[in-house]
Amino acid sequence: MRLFVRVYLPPKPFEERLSEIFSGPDSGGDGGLDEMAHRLFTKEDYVLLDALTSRPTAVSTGRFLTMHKRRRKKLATRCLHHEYQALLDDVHHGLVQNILKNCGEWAFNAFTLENVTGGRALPVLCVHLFHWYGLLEYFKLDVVRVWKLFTLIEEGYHSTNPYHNSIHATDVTQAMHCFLQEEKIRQYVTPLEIMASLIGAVAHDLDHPGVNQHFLISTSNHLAILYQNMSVLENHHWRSAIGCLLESGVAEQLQPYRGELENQIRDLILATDINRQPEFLSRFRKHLNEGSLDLRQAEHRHFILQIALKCADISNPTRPWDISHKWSLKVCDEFFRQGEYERKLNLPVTSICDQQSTSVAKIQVDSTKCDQQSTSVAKTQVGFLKFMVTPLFVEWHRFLGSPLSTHMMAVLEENRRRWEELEKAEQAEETQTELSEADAAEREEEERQEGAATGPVGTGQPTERDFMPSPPKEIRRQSLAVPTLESLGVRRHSVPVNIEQSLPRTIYRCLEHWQNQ
Ligand SMILES: Nc1ncnc2c1ncn2[C@@H]1O[C@@H]2COP(=O)(O)O[C@H]2[C@H]1O
Ligand SMILES: [Zn+2]
Repeated sequence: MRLFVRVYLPPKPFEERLSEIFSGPDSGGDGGLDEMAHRLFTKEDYVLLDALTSRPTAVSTGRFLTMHKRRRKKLATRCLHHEYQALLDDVHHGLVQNILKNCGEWAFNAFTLENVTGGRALPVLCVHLFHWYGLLEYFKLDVVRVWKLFTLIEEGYHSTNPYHNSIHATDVTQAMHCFLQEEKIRQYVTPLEIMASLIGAVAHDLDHPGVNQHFLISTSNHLAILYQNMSVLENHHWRSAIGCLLESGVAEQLQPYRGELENQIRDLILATDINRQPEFLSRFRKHLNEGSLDLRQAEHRHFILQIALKCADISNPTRPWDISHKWSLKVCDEFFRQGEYERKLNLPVTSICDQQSTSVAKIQVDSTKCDQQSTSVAKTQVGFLKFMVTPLFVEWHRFLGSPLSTHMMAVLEENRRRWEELEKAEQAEETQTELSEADAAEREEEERQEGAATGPVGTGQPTERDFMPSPPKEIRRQSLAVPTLESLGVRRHSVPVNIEQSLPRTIYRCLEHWQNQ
């Protein structure tokens, strides 16, 4: 069933509303209503529609289903909105042109492009690439519609997400562009595959709510119901992408290619479900071991483009340190926000999202298992780089064997070394803090005993201080056996909080796959 939530549906029982919808002037009376409704909707549709309409939804949610209020970006170029051509000319001033000239470089910085374009990096880069690849001429596309397509996609990203926003989409698209330029790929890809790769890359996280699939499932979100808990977000992303293609009018211009294009976009975006990485990785390894990849075959090109998009999606640790470091902070910021939502909802806090967790030991860099308790940015990075990025990029390098892949591997190694150093420094600092705290506690105890032996001060009665909670020990290690509220079985931050107002309606899950590897 295709579902567009465009209308305001009042919070009446679903069956009643359905009757109203079908008993309009053209419904042909109410005799066949039930029959008609049952022909139109399956049992699952009923469940979904009921979930969707069981609460008052004050406003139309437009083409996106997360119903998350997005703060509109303050765009320097918004005033030119009516004149697309003027907008294109206007933002392409010297600085932008210079950056675009280097958009095939691995050191490309999406944040810089975002700044110099006044927040329009996504459409600016994509329209530029469509020109650059000759896609506008080849498919006889109207540039105004293409601009509209990328503006719709840009607006579909939540600017309030620290990580899953339109800058991430721009970054991944630029990485995909670099991969499309690799000799092994460039000589075989068709214009349709290039177009699908660029649209797939730029829309791969469209309408991402800033929380993971696990959260969506835990909160019985309507998207989880709709997609039966499987690749919930990715299914939503590709369908939203198709919506933008239709709404912009680009789909209409691509009529003869539409089926093929949409299939490719779907498969590319679905491949970015990081839970499916083991499946893709073993297929990729098998091909490489057997030397069976032949990019003259469409099916093999398709597979390699899926792998390319997967690599592009998690390529931030292979970027120069300044850029890479920034992405790491942003992604962890988003994880930690989810942790806060979970805490407020009284849900178990996903370990990687728990900024306040009292982790037991640091990540074992050499072990095969990620530490479930790791929560600091440095720790998640060491784990992520080691267990997710490296295995995929090792194979990607094996396939490409190019100066770019060699460079990416070197940068990845260097970034990993830096995170490991940071992690060690963090560990040393924590140990130092704990020792100081232990010293202070010891001194306090000595003073108390001295006071009890020598002076009249103590009355034997409890004082106000005795009831004051001890200051939070945010990053205390259990390895020093200091009891915490959690180790005593008292869960912190478990006050029931009504966070309906502050929570995005749709949500999801953090990287359990790689934690559990
Ligand atoms: N630097 C990073 N550190 C930890 N997790 C990351 C990092 N970069 C990407 N990820 C995760 O990898 C996921 C890849 O798919 P998504 O972009 O949907 O969401 C991404 C994040 O959850
Ligand atoms: Zn992504």
